[in-house]
Amino acid sequence: MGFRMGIVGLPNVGKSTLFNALTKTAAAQAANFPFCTIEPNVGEVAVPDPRLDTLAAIAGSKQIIPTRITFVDIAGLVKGASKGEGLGNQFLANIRETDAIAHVLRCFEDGDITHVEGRVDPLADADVIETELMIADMESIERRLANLSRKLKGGDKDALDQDRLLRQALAVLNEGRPARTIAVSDDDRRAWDMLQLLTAKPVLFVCNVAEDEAANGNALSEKVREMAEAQGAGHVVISARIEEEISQLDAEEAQMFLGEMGLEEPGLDRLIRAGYSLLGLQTYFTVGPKEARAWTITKGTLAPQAAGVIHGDFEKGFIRSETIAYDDYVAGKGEAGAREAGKLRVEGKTYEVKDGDVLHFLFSG
Ligand SMILES: Nc1ncnc2c1ncn2[C@@H]1O[C@H](COP(=O)(O)OP(=O)(O)OP(=O)(O)O)[C@@H](O)[C@H]1O
Ligand SMILES: [Mg+2]
Repeated sequence: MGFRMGIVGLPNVGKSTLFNALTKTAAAQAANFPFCTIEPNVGEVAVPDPRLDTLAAIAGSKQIIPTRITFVDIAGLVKGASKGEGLGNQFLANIRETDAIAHVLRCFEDGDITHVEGRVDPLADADVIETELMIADMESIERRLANLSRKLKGGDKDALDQDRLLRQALAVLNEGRPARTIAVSDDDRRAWDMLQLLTAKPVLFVCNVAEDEAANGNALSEKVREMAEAQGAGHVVISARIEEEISQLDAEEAQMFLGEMGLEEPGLDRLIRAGYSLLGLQTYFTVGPKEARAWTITKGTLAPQAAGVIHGDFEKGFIRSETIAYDDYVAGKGEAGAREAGKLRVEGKTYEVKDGDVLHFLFSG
């Protein structure tokens, strides 16, 4: 499947700098001028998970393969983007194709770096972007409602559902609130996700602070935290500049540098994990002498569909799954010990996979 997180924000706030740090490349051009990025940059990023290293050490696995999520560095949006201002609304299409949004807010003061609005005010910036996304949603809803009217006359059930959800979203947007503030029922979830509204996507606010504020943030990032918490959105503080520097060091140097900065781990690790949980994702493991590997599933995934992430045939021919919880695997010092302790469970087609499960699938094929 592959989960995609879009990096969104005003021009020149540090999106490409962050992207380069995340992907440990210089693939995206990052420079001090607005609209530096035009074509989106796409890169896969390993999800840091210390449990995977522990499992590999126990099993003596030759290779460690983390699971990955995709980040997309998108062109800066400006006021009027939904009407084609700035680089126009083709970038809204880039955002539509993502599963969640990392919204980068400039929280650093630096007279040398141009701010498109000529002042540093992350809450006002967040408003500019959010407003553009809301206008874009309203326009696409109006268009879709008009197209639906013909199908409605035929009494098409899907069309009726869509019409109802679109009207509900429009009402909320008209009140100035993003569509993600609507509580969607489990029954409506699929149809709702299919609407692909920009403001329905979960948001993680990323406060980009100055290098010496990376550990503790600043007054501006504090304000963003309050705003994010009030609307149930995610929130992380990082310094994209520092992260870019760290990403170019080897492991030992990076550890020393982090220590000097008063950081326990790279801000990117926090950001990636926050994105992962924002997307409602969790991890299961397959462990053997050849490799220890992490796999991504959404919460609530049943064993056959989890197997299908590895290979379609695993899902089709699924028979059962030998299952050991992560803690039991570690306590038993491996599969044999866990089995002896009676911690290896045989689970069938209706088993809901838990975060951290170590699985071995049996299938006919
Ligand atoms: N935390 C920071 N402190 C100081 N300068 C920073 C910080 N983060 C990024 N910058 C600088 O800001 C400038 C713009 O960065 P970048 O190109 O990453 O922005 P962008 O959001 O991708 O812009 P665009 O929308 O134009 O593509 C660069 O010169 C970069 O080094
Ligand atoms: Mg850029």
